[in-house]
Amino acid sequence: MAPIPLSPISVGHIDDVQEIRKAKPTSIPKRFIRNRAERPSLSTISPLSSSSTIPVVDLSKLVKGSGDEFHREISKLAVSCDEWGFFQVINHGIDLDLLESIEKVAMDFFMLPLEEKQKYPMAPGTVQGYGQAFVFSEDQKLDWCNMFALGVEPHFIRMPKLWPKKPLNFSETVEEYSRETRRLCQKLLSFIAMSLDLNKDTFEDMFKVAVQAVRMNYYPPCPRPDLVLGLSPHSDGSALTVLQQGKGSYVGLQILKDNTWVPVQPVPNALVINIGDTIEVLTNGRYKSVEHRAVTHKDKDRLSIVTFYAPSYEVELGPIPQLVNENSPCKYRRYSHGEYSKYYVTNKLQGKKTLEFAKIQAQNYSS
Ligand SMILES: O=C(O)CCC(=O)C(=O)O
Ligand SMILES: [Fe+2]
Repeated sequence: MAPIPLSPISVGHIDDVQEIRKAKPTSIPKRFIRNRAERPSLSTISPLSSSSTIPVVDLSKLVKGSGDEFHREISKLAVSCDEWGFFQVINHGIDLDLLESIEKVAMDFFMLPLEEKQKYPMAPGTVQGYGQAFVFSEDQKLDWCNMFALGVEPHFIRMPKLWPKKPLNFSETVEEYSRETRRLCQKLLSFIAMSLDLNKDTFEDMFKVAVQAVRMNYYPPCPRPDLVLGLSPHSDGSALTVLQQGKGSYVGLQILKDNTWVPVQPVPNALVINIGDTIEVLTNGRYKSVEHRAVTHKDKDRLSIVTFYAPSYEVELGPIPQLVNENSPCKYRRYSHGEYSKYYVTNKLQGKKTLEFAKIQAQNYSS
């Protein structure tokens, strides 16, 4: 077995959910069973589950659209960011074969024997490698999910060294996918800036060489989907997140809107985009990151491929001056993205709690 880095964190034994599933248990280990209030069956789920609930933005109309068409689409983008924090993007320009390939290499990876996957283990307190992230104690509830996460710096991917049997074309596919999602994020951020009446290069100029990471999430079927969560409620620490829902996967992503969990119905060939904590801070709360979670299914599995796009670690962040005024006083302090990132990965996923790190305490401003 590969050496596990020394860590002061004691998280106890973490069962691998795919292995639990293989054993076909009739009950599931206690560490996965949520407290009543957190169970998906007991929280409200919106009866509105058509794809029209999450706005759909047509990127080609923003890139090539003329006058009216462009303005209509940019207003739609503004409403999506303002009211939802989530939207699906169609005509995004990423080759559909590449979307298929990344799913294939991800799935091939998850289907490897456990010993192979564990050659690149996720050490407690880190979010790189294979396993369960964001686990910090022995009594913390576990997610019904296996993750494989890779840091994708601008020009290289930190790939597992001890990994001779990785799926064919894994590195090449992840690299190409990351280049494409980077381009997509850059375009989207320029339109998001325009939707706020900011210069289109505002975010890109500020981010320097953006950092990027990709996380593959695999949720095997669960005998008791009513008792567990696939992924705990959280907002993303990124600026923008691009989420690809695997073809043929059940509908498992839910976002919290007006205190109701709304399922995100996949739109064919679309990518789900969400606003991360960093954009919330930069826009002084105008475009908010939104809490989301994943639930599981009794018979079906689910794959998601998630790209996090964020500023370079040394970049100092804080609300953009044009978005701070008498009606919208400064709500967040200044800090570097590296500081936030470190705080994010060393705390458990708990709704939007991580963002408290950036908030100026209520008594210090009037809103
Ligand atoms: O699997 C999903 O749809 C949710 C994934 C997610 O929110 C994340 O990885 O941050
Ligand atoms: Fe997320």
